[in-house]
Amino acid sequence: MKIEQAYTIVTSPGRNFVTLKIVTDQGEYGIGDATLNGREMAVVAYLEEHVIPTLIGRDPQRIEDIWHYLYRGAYWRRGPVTMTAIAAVDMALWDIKAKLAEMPLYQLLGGKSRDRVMVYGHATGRDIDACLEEVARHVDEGYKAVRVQAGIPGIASIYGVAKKDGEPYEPADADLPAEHVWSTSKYLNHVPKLFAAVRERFGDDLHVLHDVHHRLTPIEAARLGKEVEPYHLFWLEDCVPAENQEAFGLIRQHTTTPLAVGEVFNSLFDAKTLIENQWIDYIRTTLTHAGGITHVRRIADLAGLYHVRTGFHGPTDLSPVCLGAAIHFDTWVPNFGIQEYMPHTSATDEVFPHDYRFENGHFIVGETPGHGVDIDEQLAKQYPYKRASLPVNRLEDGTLWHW
Ligand SMILES: O=C(O)C(=O)C[C@H](O)[C@H](O)CO
Ligand SMILES: [Mg+2]
Repeated sequence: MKIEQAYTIVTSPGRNFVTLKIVTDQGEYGIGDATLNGREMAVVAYLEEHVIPTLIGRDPQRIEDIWHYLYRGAYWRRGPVTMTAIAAVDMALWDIKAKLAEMPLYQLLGGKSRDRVMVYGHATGRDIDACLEEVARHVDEGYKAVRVQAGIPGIASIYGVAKKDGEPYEPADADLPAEHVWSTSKYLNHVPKLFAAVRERFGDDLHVLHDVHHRLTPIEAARLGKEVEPYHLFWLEDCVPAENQEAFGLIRQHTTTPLAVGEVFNSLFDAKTLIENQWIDYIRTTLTHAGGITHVRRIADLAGLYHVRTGFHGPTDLSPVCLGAAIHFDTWVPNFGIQEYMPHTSATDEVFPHDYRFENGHFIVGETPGHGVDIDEQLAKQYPYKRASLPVNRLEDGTLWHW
């Protein structure tokens, strides 16, 4: 069997998605998600110019060999563009292999470790009261875990909090980057009040999560972790930027609040020190941005040795192809923690027909051979690519900050 054809499909049913389709000489095909939010066309160029020509004629069943060919062969290792391109190939090849085996992907990985996959939803509001209403809506919809982000008095707009209550937030919401202004002191003073109000209204059973989105220094993160300890967060996410993995050692000394990190990581090496030192509790690196199933499986296996569980990134800027493959991975992986979930628009769901389903705060994996997600290429053509940029953040004195 040989790879006969491979091509990218860029579609924007509400937001941009990049999909790689690989077709064999025997008519079987697989698809992989290649969406790198805000840098979509860089991955398309990488795939079309440097990857696809090398795939033609190869045996699609040699997933491991093709992974190393693309990783080692590039010489220039790692990086989000390279690792997203490799991930798209890898995901498509696992899709093909599972279809050939006439098995849903989770079976090929080793079978079910669980019957269903717990997810967390996103509640945001302009203030604490509006936010609590959104948490209540999620609880009514069956969610067992909710990420909670509220507006902060004195900060005009914050990335991750919807512009209108009740609507999802969109990271890439402008042609060129929007600018926000950030105040760490206002934020630190407010967040404990938010979680006190959440526990007061919803009691102790609901799992609550919070994303700091890289905006603190280690000692500030340590303070926040300590101050929210009474509210028993499921996790505190990305409390500092993680290029300096040792920073987490400092935070860890000060707080028992569980720590999650890794949505911007693209390889095992970004997480190795964090995992081996047990400085984190959840690894968020997802299939699309870190070399696909083949590489993320290695990260999960290392994490499992150190009691670190998975909590894959899953915002709407990853396509249903990534979500579908992630649900198979989550169903199999022994050290599963939780899966992030932001529902896609109905237009996106129509472009990407899938067999996973949401039920009572969990995903139930499908039984279709492969990863269970397809693409309607005709429909995809109706939604052309539109440049969309992620925002930037500045401190009140104008210093460029993490957003
Ligand atoms: O889902 C999350 O936790 C995020 O932080 C979302 C990211 O900001 C988003 O994927 C950026 O494209
Ligand atoms: Mg995040």
